[in-house]
Amino acid sequence: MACVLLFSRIPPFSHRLTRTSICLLSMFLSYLCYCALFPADTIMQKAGDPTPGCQRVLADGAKRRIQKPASCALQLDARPSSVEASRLKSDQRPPSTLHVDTPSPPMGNLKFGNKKLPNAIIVGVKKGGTRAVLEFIRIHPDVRAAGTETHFFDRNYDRGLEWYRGLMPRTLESQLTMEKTPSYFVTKETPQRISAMSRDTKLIVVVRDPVTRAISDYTQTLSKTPDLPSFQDLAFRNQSLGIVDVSWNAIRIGLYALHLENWLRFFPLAQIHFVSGERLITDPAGELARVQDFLGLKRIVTDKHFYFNRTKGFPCLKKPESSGSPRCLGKSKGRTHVQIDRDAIEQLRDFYRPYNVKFYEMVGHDFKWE
Ligand SMILES: Nc1ncnc2c1ncn2[C@@H]1O[C@H](COP(=O)(O)OS(=O)(=O)O)[C@@H](OP(=O)(O)O)[C@H]1O
Repeated sequence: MACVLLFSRIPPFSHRLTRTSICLLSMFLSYLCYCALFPADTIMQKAGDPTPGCQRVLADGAKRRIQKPASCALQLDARPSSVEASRLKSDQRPPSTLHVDTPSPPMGNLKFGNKKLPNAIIVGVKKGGTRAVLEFIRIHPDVRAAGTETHFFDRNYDRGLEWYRGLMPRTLESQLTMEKTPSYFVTKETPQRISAMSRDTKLIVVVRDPVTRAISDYTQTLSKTPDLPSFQDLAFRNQSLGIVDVSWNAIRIGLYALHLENWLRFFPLAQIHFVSGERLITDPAGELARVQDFLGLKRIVTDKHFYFNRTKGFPCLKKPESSGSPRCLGKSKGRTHVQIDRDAIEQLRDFYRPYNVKFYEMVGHDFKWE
């Protein structure tokens, strides 16, 4: 059009070359106008991109989370949930949405989400069923967890919070970051240290009959140290007088009421959720429902996710259609316990009874360890 208009005003004596140059110039000017009116991303959308908002996420690139339309969430949040849920021993989880660290990086360098300090920590107790709770809750799409025990608040505190944060998986703003280190529950400094990180941290304690827990603990140590003294030798200062050795860690850990007192100096009871290690085995979905409620999560992990594996003798996660990997916890979870004579067990029950009663009163729940 611009060309035709220009041609009508060019005098007949003009040189043919001059006409060609003017025509090319006008075409170039038209192109510049077109580009100014329709920026590149609009052109890409019109060229068939079904999710224009998603395109903007890519272009902006920065660390902030961008409000996405539902269609975008469908595309970018598409997570291989069944596949990732199968990885019981790894936290190398695929990202669930687009979230990049640097503006417009090349595709190969895209990183998803940000590493955040945990919002919730499974702080104990050792041999209570902490691994089961973590592996079951992390199949929830709004939870990401560090795969290994960090021991930050007990053994690695000097390394600093940035070191700790570096151990966490990348998450979206909407996702919870979790870790589990069972020794935290009995480490004196831990409540104060977690509170210094964030007073809002939610705490989960998986508790189990302290006598069974002690035997489980001993069974584990014995598997690594075959020449260990007998359970009775370690558990009692004087068995005939019924004097229990509270300096032995396997006994000390079971004094839940005493440890809890230390936590309640820094956290309100409402911020601590207690999972029954026994019910976790008989009714994992029920316990997980309560964990999800406590964490403010939608109840997504339900009985549909579990089946009872008769060979293992424990609940396991159902195999997703897309994966053939094993869904039960490892061999060190659910071991056959060392046989302990009935008298020793009765003596330990008597010993723990007042502590258990005190614990039930403190938490407002009777765990029925008799
Ligand atoms: N689903 C399922 N599968 C296997 N094991 C299960 C499960 N649910 C709870 N448990 C119990 O978890 C106990 C181990 O507890 P932890 O994971 O806290 O142990 S550890 O402190 O991390 O070593 C482990 O203790 P032991 O039976 O003494 O081995 C189990 O009783």
